[in-house]
Amino acid sequence: MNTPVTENNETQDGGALTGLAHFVQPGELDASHGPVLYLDDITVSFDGFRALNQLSLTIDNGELRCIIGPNGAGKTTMMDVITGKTRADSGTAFFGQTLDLTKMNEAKIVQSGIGRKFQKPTVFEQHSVFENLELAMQADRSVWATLFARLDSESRDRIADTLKLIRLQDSADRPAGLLSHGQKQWLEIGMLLIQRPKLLLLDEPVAGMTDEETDRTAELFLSLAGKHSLMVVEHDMAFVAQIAKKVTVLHEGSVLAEGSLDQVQNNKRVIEVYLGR
Ligand SMILES: Nc1ncnc2c1ncn2[C@@H]1O[C@H](COP(=O)(O)OP(=O)(O)OP(=O)(O)O)[C@@H](O)[C@H]1O
Repeated sequence: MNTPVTENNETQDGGALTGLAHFVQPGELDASHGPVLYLDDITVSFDGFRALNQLSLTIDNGELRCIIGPNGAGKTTMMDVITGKTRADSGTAFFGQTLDLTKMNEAKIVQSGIGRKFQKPTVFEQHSVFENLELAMQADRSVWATLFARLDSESRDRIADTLKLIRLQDSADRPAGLLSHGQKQWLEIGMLLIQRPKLLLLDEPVAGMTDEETDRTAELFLSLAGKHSLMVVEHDMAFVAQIAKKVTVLHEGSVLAEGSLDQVQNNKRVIEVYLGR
């Protein structure tokens, strides 16, 4: 009898794989058990100043985690370490059980399934929304080759599904430069999603959005959780309240508090260094 295998290569009864086992290939993510992201004792210094100071943090598979903290707490530096932009002086960083992020370059980290969205949207303004998604899907090909290659039906379906998810199906043929700020942010998120990342890092995704756009973004993130793991850095506490399950507060390069939004909002140290100001 073949044991049913889930998307994560787990047997449905949680037991060891038998029958048609899928073995994790070198360079492939294995988040079948344990956290999807594991940071332990990470320190990063800039000219003697510790931007990250023995930071330890884990994200579970499919989790939506909010990261908050005052300016200079180390949020961006942490994402730079995860994506290979900055090297840690010491500490451990694993993506799944097998991928040592400290030994991978930025391109390899993207390929392995970590997508990052910076604060400012960076879409191709002259190209249509559809073409932007097409370019993102085939990021390893040249722009020329991508736009003149014929898309297979599976790729077209993937673009259509993504357009629906980011609610831009009616704007597929519009130049991206004509979209509102919020729509550009969604398009960029779509450009990440189409590459099927396992972990998404999102830096202040609702900055500059209208209230309605912010609400829609909250809905989008809640719908992505479970299928993807999300790390959302955000100062907008109303938005955090809409999406938060577990919140991590960073301060001076370390985790100051972690728990439900309610727990961290009532934490004396958190009020002192961040929320009360
Ligand atoms: N390349 C660098 N060289 C020197 N210092 C740096 C560098 N990058 C970051 N820092 C310092 O490290 C500290 C942490 O910065 P980081 O940008 O990670 O904080 P942050 O939590 O993202 O802040 P914000 O909320 O303002 O974006 C800050 O004091 C910052 O000045």
